[in-house]
Amino acid sequence: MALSCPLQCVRRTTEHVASVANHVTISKKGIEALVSSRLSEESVRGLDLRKWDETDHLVETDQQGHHHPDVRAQYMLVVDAVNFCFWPDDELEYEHIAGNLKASVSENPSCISSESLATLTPLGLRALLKWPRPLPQEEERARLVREVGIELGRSFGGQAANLVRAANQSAAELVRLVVAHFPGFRDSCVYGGSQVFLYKRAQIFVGDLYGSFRGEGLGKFRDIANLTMFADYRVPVTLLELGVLEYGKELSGAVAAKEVLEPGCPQEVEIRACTVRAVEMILEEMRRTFKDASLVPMSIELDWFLWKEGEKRRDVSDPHHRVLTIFY
Ligand SMILES: Nc1nc2c(c(CN[C@H]3C=C[C@H](O)[C@@H]3O)cn2[C@@H]2O[C@H](COP(=O)(O)O)[C@@H](O)[C@H]2O)c(=O)[nH]1
Repeated sequence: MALSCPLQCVRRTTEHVASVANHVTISKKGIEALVSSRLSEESVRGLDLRKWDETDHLVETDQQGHHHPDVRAQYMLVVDAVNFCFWPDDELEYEHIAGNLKASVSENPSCISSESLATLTPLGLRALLKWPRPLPQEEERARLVREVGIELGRSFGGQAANLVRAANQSAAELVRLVVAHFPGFRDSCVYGGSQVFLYKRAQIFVGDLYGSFRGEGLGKFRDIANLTMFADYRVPVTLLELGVLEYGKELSGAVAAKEVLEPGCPQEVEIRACTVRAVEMILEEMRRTFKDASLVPMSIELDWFLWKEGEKRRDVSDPHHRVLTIFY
């Protein structure tokens, strides 16, 4: 893949940050221990790592009857347009965004037409997500949804499904199209004078299409395995608990104290880049040690597992790092 490939850009730039990071380290010993215990070949055999959790999502088994695939693609793009920074509201979680929007779409699919999205107000977004009080960054979230509606109308006949079809079943191409057309998805920063790419919401949009369409139709991508994990704020906590990531003393203190870090600060970039790199190193260790190569998951499948582990423990785990961001 040429460096013009957005996924190659994510892998190479995060690997570079991990190699020079000084607030965060990746423990090779921790990875070896993990891949001979919780994620050993035997353990993985018993896990259903390929399973995408569709509970809160608008998928065809939806009791309210089948939704048109185009509506489901539109729904997923709206979910991932606002899939970031829930922590300022103690009760707001991802499942509220996905589940409540699903309810709104089941009541009235036209609520996510590009015309509706293009003129969505903060109060309109609150109603769409059925949230009883102002959402964190509510004005900005509504702006990001309007950006999607306007650009879908301008370039894709109002349909996210047309954006997906324009990628011709390439995950990398769809990520490239999403970041080209929607500035809100351009999740990159500058570290030590060089640009670092994470593209978390663009990648998770593709991963969610793949999961919700079970790899068929609008979820069919020949290069889905090239997606990286999604650099959020939940998986780093799981990797810390598993002994894979280690934070320096100063960063540990700041995170434990729930200090809000500046977007783009070295600590934030190192946490996110080392999280991406650590997942790739876990997969490399699996490929190195597993006899049955078919048991080695894709980056996004390992991501789903680690994220769900983190969600299960979110009320007992140490605090995650806090950044007031629009990217994750
Ligand atoms: N790395 C990764 N981060 C993910 C997801 C998801 C949802 N996907 C699941 C849905 C169906 C499938 O089963 C997928 O597993 C949300 N997030 C991020 O977590 C963060 C915390 O959120 P909370 O704890 O609620 O506050 C927030 O940045 C949010 O953007 C994922 O899969 N991977």
